[in-house]
Amino acid sequence: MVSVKFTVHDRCYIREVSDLLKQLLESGDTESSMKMQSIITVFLASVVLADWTTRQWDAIVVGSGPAGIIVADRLSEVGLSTLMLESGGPSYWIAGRLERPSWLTNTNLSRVDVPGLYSSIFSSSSSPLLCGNRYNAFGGCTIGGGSAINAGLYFRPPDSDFDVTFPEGWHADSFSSAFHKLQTRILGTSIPSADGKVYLNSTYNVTSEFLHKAGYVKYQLNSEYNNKKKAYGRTIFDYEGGQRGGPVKTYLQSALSRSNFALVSGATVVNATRVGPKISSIVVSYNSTTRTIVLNDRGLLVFSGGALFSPQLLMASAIGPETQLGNLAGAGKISADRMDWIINEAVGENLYDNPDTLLVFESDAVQPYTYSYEQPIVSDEKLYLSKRSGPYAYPGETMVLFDSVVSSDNRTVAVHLSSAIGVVKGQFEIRVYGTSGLRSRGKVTLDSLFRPFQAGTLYSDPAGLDATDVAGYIQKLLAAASGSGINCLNLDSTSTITQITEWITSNAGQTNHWGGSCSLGTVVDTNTRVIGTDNLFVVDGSVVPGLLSVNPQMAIMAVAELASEKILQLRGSSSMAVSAMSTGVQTRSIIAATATPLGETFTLNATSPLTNSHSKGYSSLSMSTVFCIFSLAFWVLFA
Ligand SMILES: Cc1cc2nc3c(=O)[nH]c(=O)nc-3n(C[C@H](O)[C@H](O)[C@H](O)COP(=O)(O)OP(=O)(O)OC[C@H]3O[C@@H](n4cnc5c(N)ncnc54)[C@H](O)[C@@H]3O)c2cc1C
Repeated sequence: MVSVKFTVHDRCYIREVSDLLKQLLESGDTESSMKMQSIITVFLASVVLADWTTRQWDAIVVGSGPAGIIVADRLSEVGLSTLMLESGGPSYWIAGRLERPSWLTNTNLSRVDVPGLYSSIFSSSSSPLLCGNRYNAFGGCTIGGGSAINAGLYFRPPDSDFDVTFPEGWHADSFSSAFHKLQTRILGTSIPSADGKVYLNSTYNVTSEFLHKAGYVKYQLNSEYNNKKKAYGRTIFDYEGGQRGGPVKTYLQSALSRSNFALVSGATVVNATRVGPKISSIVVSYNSTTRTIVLNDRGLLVFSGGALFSPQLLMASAIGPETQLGNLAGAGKISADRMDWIINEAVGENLYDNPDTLLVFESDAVQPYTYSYEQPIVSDEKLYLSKRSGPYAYPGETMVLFDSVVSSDNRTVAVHLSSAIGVVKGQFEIRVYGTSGLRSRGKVTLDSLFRPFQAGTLYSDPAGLDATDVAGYIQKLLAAASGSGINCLNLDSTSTITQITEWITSNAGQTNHWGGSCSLGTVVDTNTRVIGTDNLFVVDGSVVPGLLSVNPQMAIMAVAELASEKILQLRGSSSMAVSAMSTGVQTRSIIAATATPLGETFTLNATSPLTNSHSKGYSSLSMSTVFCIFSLAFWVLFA
């Protein structure tokens, strides 16, 4: 056995080699030794490329959002050879993104890592971090999915969210282990600044004062998560050490430390290929070519593309509403014989989002703050660079409030408010979302280019009660604020419920908290397996059947933990076909180029013969390949 050791500064993911090389060579702040190391890693990754398309996998996970990452980590943890495919590119520095403003030169930070640069991510609609025109909504299409571009708000839902809308086996008592595992990996913090101090506190002070007077109670919102009546508190983020945290920084790193796991970015899955109920392979678009990636006989496929893409993936795999499948077949987009279609009208239905209303208030006590991408205030820049502390450890959110109203049909309709740090002197904003209990639903269909198209989600319940309920709450909020001398600038505090209803309906915004479109019970069974299939699962926001009382990512991560347990249990039982997968099928070589922890030693083992044990991974590399890598690396660096 030959061992070649490198110490790599930067983690590198399998991706288009030319892209990374170009970025590396263009980045002025990159030390040449680091360039060298990174280039070597890129070449190693390119060797892996030859492999991921030709081997047979135990598990393929489509989409590296928070749900996909957690499932992939849990499947690879038990030794399954696991391939995760992500259509987007790098996000965090640790995930290979080099783009950042010049003041971050010589740090291990990309723009994604710095909470204070959160809003800058959206300043350009063409940002490659976002999904762009791949659907008619807003989201993250990058390593980490939405969790790499969102504000990081991280709240545990009340038990009632699971008890009311989830099916048997998914009620709150089933989630205790899932939340425990999740909060062991991603704890969350209400004081993101690494020095433990609170910054930009004036909006919090102003809002908490009037809420307190109006009878609201302050809670630690994640430990006292069942208190959702007249409750407020500091915003909790999934950040760590003053930087963006979440699944990419935790679960993905443990997955990457395993030689049986690989992540390929820039790879868009087109559809799954089925023989009857069994998925045998997937079709992937990568680097302008189409490839077929094969599952082994006992392999499983998980769609984690998010609530808008997962229905599209199902439809493209001949599973969904008959009309949609007919349209796809007419355009030659699905090859499956009509006999093999799995008609399920529920695919894409039940889609929801939280309708958003923006209220602007005035108060002289609020100190505005403006984040700058290129030129932060010098003292704030220094504080962040030296201690990961200060305003740049915050994304701009400061306080949240949870409450509910009883609807005229006796439903409890919850609302969620969050206040942001003011940007204009004497003004601050409060966003009001309708949450659990709302009945408005839209759906995902496919547009003329077969992209997912969402419509009809906000305030669409036929009886019109959702808007009236939220309007009733807003009316009380405005009265409480004006009782404390705080005026709303964009909605008169003496407005009637009818006026407020009209106003919030015409000004309703999306929060992009999409869910419900492949719900548990209608599209997937209680093991998250797609109804009518043997080995296809959906695990992401789309399986959550009803609106949550809080921002969704923490619940989606807990759902992914619980779904992983159920998938593995199912796989261990006789319910999934048994084959020769782990029993002597020779694995091809693959290099753990994706498995190098930051700053740690990266070992390439050249072994012969190839290992055939999935749990031990794939660690083979020929001497000629090593020689080739060195030659190429030297050529690129010094030619
Ligand atoms: C601007 C914004 C701010 C938000 N703020 C918060 C917040 O503060 N707190 C909170 O709790 N929630 C927030 N959310 C919502 C939260 O981010 C999402 O609910 C969450 O990310 C959904 O996770 P998911 O795993 O279901 O899917 P996603 O995060 O959408 O991930 C799906 C991934 O799959 C990939 N993919 C899709 N199709 C394919 C394919 N065919 N092939 C390969 N890859 C594919 C996508 O590129 C994407 O990376 C916010 C969302 C947005 C857009």
